[in-house]
Amino acid sequence: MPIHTFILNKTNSIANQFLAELRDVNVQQDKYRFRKNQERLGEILAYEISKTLIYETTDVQTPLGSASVNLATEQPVVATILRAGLPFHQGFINFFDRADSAFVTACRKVKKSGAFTIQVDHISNPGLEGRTLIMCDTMLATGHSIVMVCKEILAQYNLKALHIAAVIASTEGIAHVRANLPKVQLWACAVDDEMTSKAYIVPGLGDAGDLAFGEKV
Ligand SMILES: O=P(O)(O)OC[C@H]1O[C@H](OP(=O)(O)OP(=O)(O)O)[C@H](O)[C@@H]1O
Ligand SMILES: O=c1cc[nH]c(=O)[nH]1
Repeated sequence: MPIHTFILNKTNSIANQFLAELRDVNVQQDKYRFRKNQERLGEILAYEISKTLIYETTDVQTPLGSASVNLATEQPVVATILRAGLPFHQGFINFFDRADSAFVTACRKVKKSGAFTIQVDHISNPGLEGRTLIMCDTMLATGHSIVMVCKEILAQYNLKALHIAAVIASTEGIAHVRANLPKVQLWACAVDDEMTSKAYIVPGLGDAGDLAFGEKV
């Protein structure tokens, strides 16, 4: 398929409500709803991405006869970066329910000046050679975390296809991904234009990891 950037909220749908609740400073205090809304958006993007897979026709026996159905020939591997991406990842594997998963531990190392570097500590993954990988993470802010992780993976494996999915992406983050990973397929629920000096997306939703799992010390 041609390289593209899919933005979910360009089309009005019930997903707008899930996004609005994630952003709403009052509603997002409900941790369960905050995680659940990310999960629901993960399910919706999984559905959209599933349209890009390869399908073949097979017969399914019903109690009354034989039905011809088109089924995907593969399940992608679904990866995320701990910890904020976990609820979004759950949505993907709810729909890709036979998929393998990969997990990455990475964090921002903030200097006194406020500048930060990304430290990728560990990538725990199944074999990825020749497979389709969906890297999903709630926030694509500068894009540095996801680009660094994808480059490490691409140095080791020839993937069939690489998808990056985010709940909220910044315009700058998308540009960084495009500049460094030209063949990637990008999927976001919404795109925001601004970032703070500490690289938080504006208006964004705040700190996704803290809202889902509690304030990090
Ligand atoms: O695009 P970038 O500028 O690299 O930032 C994106 C990263 O920030 C968020 O994690 P966060 O740093 O909040 O950590 P946490 O998941 O441990 O809370 C998010 O889940 C990404 O991993
Ligand atoms: O806006 C942002 C950027 C990075 N991490 C977050 O949790 N939020």
